[in-house]
This record gives sequence, structure tokens and C-alpha cells, in this order.
Amino acid sequence: MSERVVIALGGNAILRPHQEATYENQLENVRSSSEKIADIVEAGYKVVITHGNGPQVGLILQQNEEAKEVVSPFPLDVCSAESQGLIGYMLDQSLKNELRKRGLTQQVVSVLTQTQVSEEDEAFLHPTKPIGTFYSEEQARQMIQKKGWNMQEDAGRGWRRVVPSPQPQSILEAETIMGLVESGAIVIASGGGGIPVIRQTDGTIKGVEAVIDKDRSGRKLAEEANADIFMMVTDVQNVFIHYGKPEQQALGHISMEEAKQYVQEGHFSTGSMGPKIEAAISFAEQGKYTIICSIEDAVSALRGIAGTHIS
Ligand SMILES: Nc1ncnc2c1ncn2[C@@H]1O[C@H](COP(=O)(O)OP(=O)(O)O)[C@@H](O)[C@H]1O
Ligand SMILES: NC(=O)OP(=O)(O)O
Repeated sequence: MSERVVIALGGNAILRPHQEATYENQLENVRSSSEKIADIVEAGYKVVITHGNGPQVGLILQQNEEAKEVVSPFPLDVCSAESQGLIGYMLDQSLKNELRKRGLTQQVVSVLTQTQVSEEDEAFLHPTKPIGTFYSEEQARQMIQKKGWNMQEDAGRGWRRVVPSPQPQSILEAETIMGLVESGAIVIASGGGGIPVIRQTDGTIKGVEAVIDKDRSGRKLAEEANADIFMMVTDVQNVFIHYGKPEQQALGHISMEEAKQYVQEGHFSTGSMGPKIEAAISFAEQGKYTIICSIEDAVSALRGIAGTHIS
């Protein structure tokens, strides 16, 4: 039986740090990622796709805020929904085109996904999720003063706006997503971690202003989809210890215990590599397998010869 892999595509792989945020640049990145995803499909894996939205949701939010004198701005959960539509559309279209080119007949479908979070989550008081553009420290100070943004340095790449990132509790459309996966379709779901919603006392759902980490939601999706492998595709080839320092060292195959040890030693930044390792550890706790790699290495990583593997 073919193995099932949930691929989580990083928002920064769709729009690279410091790359101009045009639609064309993002479409080209998504198009080349789709070639690699099609390679994985062709290699015989059953594929479920999720994706980040950090750069995109930040830009949509900024577009809303900049135009607020002319057009009423939308809240962050709506911007999240917009980013899911934007990226889902690009991925869906690019993958359909790539599969068609190769004579592959799998259906591709993108599901608008809402993820339940708790209103009580401490994360609402401590924003940690980097979104939007990268700024210099001086520009960041101006943004904090002029716009009242929360800003943090993001893993040595520059300063970014940060917003609350509550823990995902459940994926509301999980059953429908599973039905589509079982039908043999390639499903794109839980984009940007899913649109964050809370369940109110009367049972209705309502959007909340946050951005969920797609690696945390991706791990939930991988559990729901009963995936054999959870693959987080990002803009580095490996996870490193002593990242960004002269003594940095790439990790190949490590155990869950080693991963926990490295977390304790503080090797992974919150808001970037931290949540990926956290997701890998909880997936490994269920006896499952996680890979963190670049999109270029995705096929070799599945063969075990590239990327970081946590089991
Ligand atoms: N220990 C580490 N090893 C590798 N990358 C790290 C580490 N700590 C922080 N990072 C940063 O994590 C980034 C990937 O996380 P993130 O930006 O959230 O990716 P994505 O948007 O692709 O999910 C890398 O570009 C790197 O700058
Ligand atoms: N939502 C989310 O985790 O996006 P990134 O992968 O772009 O950070």
C-alpha cells in the first residue's frame, strides 16, 4: 500500500524573505514547488498538502490598514481566509497544470478550513507569530512608534510584526477532508494553520484575530489523515544546532529524545523552527515519522538521503 504524506509548505517558501511581494513571484515559487509535489505523487505517495501564510496574511492586513481611510479594513481572521484563498488558488492551479502535463489523473481540491482555538489561550496576551515583511531594526522601531505594532527579530533574518498564535484544538472540516483524501484526491487544507475560530456558548463559531502556526495545525492534519509521514518543507535544507553561529551543525537522522534535548538547550527560535520541532516531537510520540527539508530536496528526503528526520 502506498504511504500517505502530509506536506506542509512554508509561507516563506512561497514568498522568499526579502523577495518582492508580487503575485508573479509567488506564483513562480508555487509553480516550481508544484513540480516537486508532482514528483512525490509520481513516486507513488498519497499526498495531502497544507501551507503557511505568514508573509501573505501580513501583506493583506497591511493593505487593509493602509487603505483604511478609503475602504473599511477587514479583521485578521478574514485576512487569513483571503490568504487561504490566494495560496490555495495558486497551488491548486499549478498542481493541476503540472499533473496534466505528466498525464496524471488525480483530482486536486482545496478546502477552506477553520481551526478551533481557545479564547482563553495565553497566546492572545503574548504575540509570537511573525507575519508580513522583514524590516531593519531602525524601521521596526519606527513601526512600533508610528503604528503600535508588536515586532520581534525573526531568526536572524530581520524584524517582523508579530501577532497572537493560539494552539490549534481541532480542524472543523476534518471529516470532509478525510472523505476527500479517501476518495483519492490530493487535498489542500488547513492553509495558514486554518482560519482561527472559537466555539461560543450557544454552539456557534466566530472568527478571532490571530494566525495559527501551520506546522502545529499540519501535525493535527497529519494525525486526522492517519499519515505515515509529516513533511515540513521550508527555506533551509536541514535543522541545525547552533544555528547561525560559526559552529552550526546540520542534523540528519535524530531520535525524539535527541530532539527534546536540543529544545532544552535552546537551539530553536520561537515562531520559526521552534513550532516545527514541537510538531515533530508530538508526531513522533505517536510512533510516526517527520521530515524537515527544503522543497528542492523533498524527493531525496523521502528516500532518506536529505533533510532532517525525526523518529
Ligand atoms: N535551529 C535552526 N535550524 C534551522 N533553521 C532555523 C533554526 N532556528 C531558526 N531557524 C529559522 O527557521 C526558518 C524556517 O522557519 P519559518 O520561517 O517559520 O519557515 P516557514 O515559513 O517555511 O514555515 C529558517 O529560515 C531559519 O531562519
Ligand atoms: N501560518 C503559518 O505558520 O505561516 P508560515 O509558515 O508562513 O509562518
